[in-house]
Amino acid sequence: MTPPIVLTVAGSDSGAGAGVQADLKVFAAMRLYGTSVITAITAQNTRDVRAVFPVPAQTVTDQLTALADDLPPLAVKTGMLGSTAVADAVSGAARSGMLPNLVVDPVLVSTSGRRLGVVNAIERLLPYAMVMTPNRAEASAILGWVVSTPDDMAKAARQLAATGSRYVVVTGGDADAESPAEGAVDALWTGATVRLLRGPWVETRNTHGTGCSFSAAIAGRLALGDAVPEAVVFAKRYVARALLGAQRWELGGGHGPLDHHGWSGRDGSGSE
Ligand SMILES: Nc1ncnc2c1ncn2[C@@H]1O[C@H](COP(=O)(O)OP(=O)(O)O)[C@@H](O)[C@H]1O
Ligand SMILES: Cc1ncc(COP(=O)(O)O)c(N)n1
Repeated sequence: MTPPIVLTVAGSDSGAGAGVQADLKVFAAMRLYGTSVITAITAQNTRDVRAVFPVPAQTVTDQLTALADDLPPLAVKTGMLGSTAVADAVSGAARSGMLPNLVVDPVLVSTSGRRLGVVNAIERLLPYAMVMTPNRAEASAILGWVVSTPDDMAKAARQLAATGSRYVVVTGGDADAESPAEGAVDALWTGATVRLLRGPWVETRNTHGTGCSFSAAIAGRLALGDAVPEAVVFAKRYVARALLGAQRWELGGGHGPLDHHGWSGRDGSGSE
């Protein structure tokens, strides 16, 4: 059977825990054919982002049109865009219908604290989004108020629909140190109502690439024909399993990557 095509438009992470490399691992784990448009090259490991080399906007357009002409995707996710010029190139492609089932992960700052994007660049793309997946910090930056509790996340998800994105998921990962009492909560705006999605919290340092993997898995399920709410529920379970699998991995000295391929065989049922 020919695998469905799903595209990631994102930055390269040399440490391969986040960005394009993480997305392609998610697609492969889902038995999808992943393609990639690289928007920036980062010199990065589990500890920090040391340098960012932006790709010229025209080179981003060239990659997008090369794929549209020969390997058109059924769904697309965007991650790090870097500059407003690159965001304009990507929104131009979206406007001309080259980016169906678009999942926008509004990457602004890495887990390690480096700025990777700007709000006004991401805003240009949101009118074309089927779903956007900000974490609390990204939702706060876009809305201009601090999003913290599950109630805040629900309110933020509803407000962010005004950007033009049809669905919104505000994610509640990357909480500081202790496991939050309410578990891992995400708020999904469905166009009519907000649903709070709850899952078990995985206590681990290895959280590099959770947001990238979540948005990639949503795009993957959209390529397979899921509706957005089903795709989001799948992606949340996938990331929880990948976190659990890599819970005790020792890759690098900072925030390590996830178990994208289920190598650890840990599925959350308690057996290994
Ligand atoms: N420690 C954790 N345990 C369980 N789920 C988590 C954990 N950290 C993140 N998640 C989940 O991973 C997904 C991505 O969220 P998040 O980590 O907030 O993204 P980002 O990397 O953009 O900050 C969400 O479904 C969130 O609930
Ligand atoms: C190229 C690239 N894209 C995205 C992220 C964000 O991922 P995280 O929030 O896990 O650091 C990153 N660190 N690098």
